[in-house]
Amino acid sequence: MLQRIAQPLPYAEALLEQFGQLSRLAKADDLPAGLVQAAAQLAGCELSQLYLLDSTHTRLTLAGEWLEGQARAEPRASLPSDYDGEQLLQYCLCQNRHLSLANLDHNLHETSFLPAREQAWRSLLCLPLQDEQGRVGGLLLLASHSARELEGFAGSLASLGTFALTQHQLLQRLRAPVTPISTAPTSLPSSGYGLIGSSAAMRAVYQLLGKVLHNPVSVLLTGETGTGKELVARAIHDCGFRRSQAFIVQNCASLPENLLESELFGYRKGAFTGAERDRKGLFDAADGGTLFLDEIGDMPLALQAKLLRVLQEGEVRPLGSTDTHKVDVRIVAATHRDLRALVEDGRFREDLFYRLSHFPIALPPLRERDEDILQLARHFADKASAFLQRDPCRWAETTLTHLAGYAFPGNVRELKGLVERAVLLCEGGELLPEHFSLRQDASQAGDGCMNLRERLERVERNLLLDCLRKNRGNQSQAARELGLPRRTLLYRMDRLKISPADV
Ligand SMILES: Nc1ncnc2c1ncn2[C@@H]1O[C@H](COP(=O)(O)OP(=O)(O)OP(=O)(O)O)[C@@H](O)[C@H]1O
Repeated sequence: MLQRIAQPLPYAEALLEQFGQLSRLAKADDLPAGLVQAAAQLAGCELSQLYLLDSTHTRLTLAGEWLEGQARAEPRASLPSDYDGEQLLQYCLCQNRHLSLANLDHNLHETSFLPAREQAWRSLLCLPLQDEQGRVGGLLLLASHSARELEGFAGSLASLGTFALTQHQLLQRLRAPVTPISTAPTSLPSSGYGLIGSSAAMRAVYQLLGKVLHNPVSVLLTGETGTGKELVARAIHDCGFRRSQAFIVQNCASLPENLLESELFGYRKGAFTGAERDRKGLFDAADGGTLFLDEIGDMPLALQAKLLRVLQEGEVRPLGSTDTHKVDVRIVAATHRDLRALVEDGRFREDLFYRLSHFPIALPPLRERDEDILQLARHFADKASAFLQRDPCRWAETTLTHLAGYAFPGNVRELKGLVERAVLLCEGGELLPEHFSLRQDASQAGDGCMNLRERLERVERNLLLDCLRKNRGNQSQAARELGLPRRTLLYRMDRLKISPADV
C-alpha cells in the first residue's frame, strides 16, 4: 500500500495518528472536516474535498473542504444524481474506481467542482469511499497546483476515507431518536441462524435447531424442494462447535453408485482401473466437521449399509482396502422423499432410517407459512438491490397481494428467483405486479401439482431425448455433446426412465 510513498515510515506514523484522531471525534458533523484536513496534510495537497451521497443515492453534496490550509464551511449546492458535466466524479462513482491525473488538462476535463484560484489545478486524485454495506457512499478528492503523481496515496487514503465515512454513519445513527422497543412477549425465537421467517412453523424449526447445535446427533432434514434444507444444514454447522472445521456437501442422486462410493469413502491405489494412487474420501475431508448428504433417499442400498457402519462405528473403509479407520463426522442428511414409504417399498434400509431419524426436522413449505412470504420477498429484494448498488425498491400494495396469493410450488428458491428478476426489471424504483411472472397454474396450492424437481426432471428428460435423437441413439456421441461421461449419461437415462425405444 505504501510502496510508492517517498518516505513510507514517517508517512505510516502520520497516517496512524490521523486514524487515531478521527476515531476520537465524538460528533458526526466534525468528521468531514477532520478527514479533508487529514488527507490534505498527508498527501501535501492544497485542496481536499469530501463529497457524500444522500441516503437515496441521488444527490452528491460537498460535505467538507480543506483549501490552502483552511477549512471552508459555506454550503455548496449539491450535484444532481447524474453529476451532469462532472465526468471525472461520475467516472469514480459509477465505476467504483479511483482516478489519478498527474497532468490535469482543463481543456480536456471538466473541473468546475474545483474552486477557482489564480493558480491552475495541475494534479488530481479522486477516490470512491464505501459505506457499511460496501456500496459507494462518497468521494474523497485531492488536488494540487503542481503536476504531481498522487497515485501512491490512493490505497491508504481510501482506507482512511472509508473509516471516516463509516464512523460518520455510526455517529449519525447514535444521534437519531431511539424508537421504543416492543415489549410484546415472544415465546419462540422469531428469527434465527441466518434464516428468514418468523411464522410459528419457522419458529418451531429454530427451536429444534437450538437443541441440536451443540449435540453431536445425526439430523434428518425433510421438506419439499427449495424449502431451505441445505441452508439449515449450513446453519447447524456454522452455529455449532464444529464451525471451524469443514462443511462438505454431497448430493447422493447426482452420481452413479460406484462413483458415489469412491467419492464418499475414498479408494486405494489399484482398487479399480484408473485408481493410480490412494485418494481420500469425503468422510475424511469432513473429519471433525459436518457432511451434508443431500437426497439421501436416492442413495443406493449397498452404500446405505456402508453409511450405517460409519454412523454406528465411526469407521470408514476405502474402496480396495481391508483396513478401516476412525472418523469423527456429524451427518446431516436431507430428502424431499417420504423415507418411510421407501422403507416399506424395500428401497431404503429400515435400520438406517431409524438411525437417521433420531432427530428429524421437517421444513414447512412456503404455502403453509404465508406470513413469511412478504418478509422473504423484502429480504431478497433488498439483497438484490444492494448487489446491483441500487436503492432499496418500494413495494406497490397490489404486488404484495399478488405474491401472497401465489402457491410457490418451488418454495423459497422460486420466490428468490422471482424477486431477483423483478428487481432487475424494475426501473422506476417501485416493484409492480407486472415485474413478477407468476404462473397462473400455481395460483392455488395443490398436492397433486408437479413440484419444481419434477418439472426440472421433465426438462432434463426432454433435453437428453433430444440429444440422443439428434445423434441417432448413439450414446457415446450424445454423452460427448453433453459433456458427460458415458456411464453418467446411462445412469441419468435409467433414472429418468429413458429406454432405447423412446429414442
Ligand atoms: N428461511 C430462509 N431464509 C432465507 N433464504 C432461504 C430460506 N430458505 C431457503 N432460502 C434460500 O432458498 C434457496 C433454496 O434453499 P436450499 O437450497 O437450502 O433448499 P433445499 O430444500 O435444500 O432445496 P433442494 O431440495 O432442491 O436441494 C437458497 O437460495 C436459500 O438460500
